[in-house]
Amino acid sequence: MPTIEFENVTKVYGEDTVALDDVSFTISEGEFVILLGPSGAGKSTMLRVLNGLTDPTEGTVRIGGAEISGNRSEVGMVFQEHYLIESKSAFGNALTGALSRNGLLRSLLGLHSDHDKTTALESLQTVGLLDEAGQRAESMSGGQKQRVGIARALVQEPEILLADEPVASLDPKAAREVMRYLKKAATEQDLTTVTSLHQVNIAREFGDRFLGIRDGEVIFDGDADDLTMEEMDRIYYGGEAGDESLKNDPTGTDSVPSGAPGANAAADGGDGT
Ligand SMILES: Nc1ncnc2c1ncn2[C@@H]1O[C@H](COP(=O)(O)OP(=O)(O)OP(=O)(O)O)[C@@H](O)[C@H]1O
Repeated sequence: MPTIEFENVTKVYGEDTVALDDVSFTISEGEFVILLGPSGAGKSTMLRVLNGLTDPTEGTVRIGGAEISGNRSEVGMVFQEHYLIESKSAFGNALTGALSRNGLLRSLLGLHSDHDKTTALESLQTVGLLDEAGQRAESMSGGQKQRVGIARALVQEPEILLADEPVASLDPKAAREVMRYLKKAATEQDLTTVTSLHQVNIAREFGDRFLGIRDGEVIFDGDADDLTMEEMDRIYYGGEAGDESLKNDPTGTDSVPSGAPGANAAADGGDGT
């Protein structure tokens, strides 16, 4: 479980879309970090840079002290759209995580080692789906599919786990369940984990540390206690919502500015289950 370092990382798309603007931070081994911020803040770009899916325009990203370049097999990724093969079983989908170890041809031919198969079953067990190993993805709920997505990332035997809005399309109860399994997997396997999340009140329950991103800059770095209403206001509204956000807070108790993604979840079904 290596450290992650961003040193003066800037990412510019095209001529002038600055998605990350001179970003520097270090994530310690085994930390569970949640990226918060409004749409377009740069969260996905941060994850893509970390995964080697896109190169920074300037600056350096290091994993375990080594500068990264290209796609990284030690980085497992969970996507919002789980990208499962619907006609395959949970087990078959989990096994595709071994692709980076085995190469495309062996995977296409279904030539999996006993180690791969055992790892796939263990990963399904980690996400509570061992009994559903033979069930086709197409007959699974959205939450179950996302848990298969986590299992697939674990089969890759990563040291770092990334997730881009892994529960964005789920109801609050299913979202919490998926987050519980993501955290369980990270804890059991000592993975350094970075996930973006829109549902702020769910994020607060699971994150060790939060990075607040706005306009490509990290403007907040702290734990759940530091994540006050004022800080949320600053992250999501640039501090301009002021007392209005407090006045309109639908929960009355939850430190989530009204209008922030997921702010209503606590009021309409975020029952803490
Ligand atoms: N491939 C791309 N080409 C051009 N511009 C892009 C590309 N990907 C992202 N951007 C732009 O970079 C900025 C940051 O986008 P990014 O997707 O990283 O934000 P985000 O915080 O993940 O947003 P969301 O929560 O909506 O996914 C935005 O202005 C976006 O339009």
